[in-house]
Amino acid sequence: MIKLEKVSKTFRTGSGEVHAVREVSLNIEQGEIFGIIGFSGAGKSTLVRCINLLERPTEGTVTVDGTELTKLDEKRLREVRRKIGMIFQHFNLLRSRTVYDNIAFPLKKSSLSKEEKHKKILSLLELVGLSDKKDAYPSQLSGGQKQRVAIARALANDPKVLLCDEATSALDPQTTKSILHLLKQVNEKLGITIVIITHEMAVVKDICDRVAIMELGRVVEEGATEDVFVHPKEKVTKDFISTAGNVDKIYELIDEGNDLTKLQEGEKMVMLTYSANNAGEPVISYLAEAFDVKANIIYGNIDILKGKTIGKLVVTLSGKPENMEKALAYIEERKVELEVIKA
Ligand SMILES: Nc1ncnc2c1ncn2[C@@H]1O[C@H](COP(=O)(O)OP(=O)(O)OP(=O)(O)O)[C@@H](O)[C@H]1O
Repeated sequence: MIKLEKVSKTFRTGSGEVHAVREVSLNIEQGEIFGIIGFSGAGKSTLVRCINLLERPTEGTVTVDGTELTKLDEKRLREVRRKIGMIFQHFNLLRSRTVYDNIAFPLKKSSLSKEEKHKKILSLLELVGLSDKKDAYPSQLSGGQKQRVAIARALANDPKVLLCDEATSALDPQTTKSILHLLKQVNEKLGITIVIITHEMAVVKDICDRVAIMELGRVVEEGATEDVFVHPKEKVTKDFISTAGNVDKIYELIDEGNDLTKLQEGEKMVMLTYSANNAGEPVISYLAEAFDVKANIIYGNIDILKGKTIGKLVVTLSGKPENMEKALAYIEERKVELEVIKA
């Protein structure tokens, strides 16, 4: 649905060139929710604005739904852009217009009759749960409600793609959840392909099918959310994952010589990562039963990733050396990721 080939964007500023996006190639499939995550300044906003050519790439091609946008003149581009909705961190609503009129705004050039437009606006209001706010002004709405209006407005022209530029960054966690839930509904009910850019791992974990991680203008890692989460390759990806849980703190505690991390002779401290297909298996209790190896849980974290559980546990294992070996082999056999972090 969206194909970026070697897209680069360089800004020329008074103090020199800024390479905001460097040779990014991505294929985003029809109907998926694709996340682009990175720290501030990584180039996410610039990249997402290259998808609808709000920023024209310096190099590379952008193809959306079979049309190469980078080839089009401005007039044709404006037409095609109507099929690409966009929402922003600060909502960008027209302050002097009511909710109804904000949603009506992009329909100005539509070929629908007055009656059809009216029906369309009412159904969009219903979809985003704001039927009772149609005559309110943006200043009378909460942040979450404003973003709902922005979503309804972005959907007015029946787009095939919805681009979300830090759409939940100005919202509290509870409201973020409700907006993500609405985006998921939009994706499932209307079959719209969604691209979400964010610096929040929680957003990716909740709804993205696939994710790309950006650093210094480049995509450094990409894959199914679950794979990237369970087997991160790049440091920046690991940093993001550790912002989403507290398990990686164990390395700091070991460095500090914290009492929690002191081991007796023969003990091992291990980090276990359970992925969706084996999460919840009673691996730990089986160790005691089958191998007489005791597992003392130091701490852990369970994540829900698109409805599937991913668990991380830091445990110390104690038992006879030969039994320990068998226990470790058993853990690996169960496809639980195992890392001995101190022995
Ligand atoms: N119009 C512009 N002119 C000059 N430099 C720009 C422009 N827009 C972005 N940049 C620069 O490009 C780089 C990438 O910015 P971008 O906003 O795309 O990153 P980001 O990952 O979205 O970060 P944030 O989350 O902070 O917005 C930054 O160094 C930024 O200063």
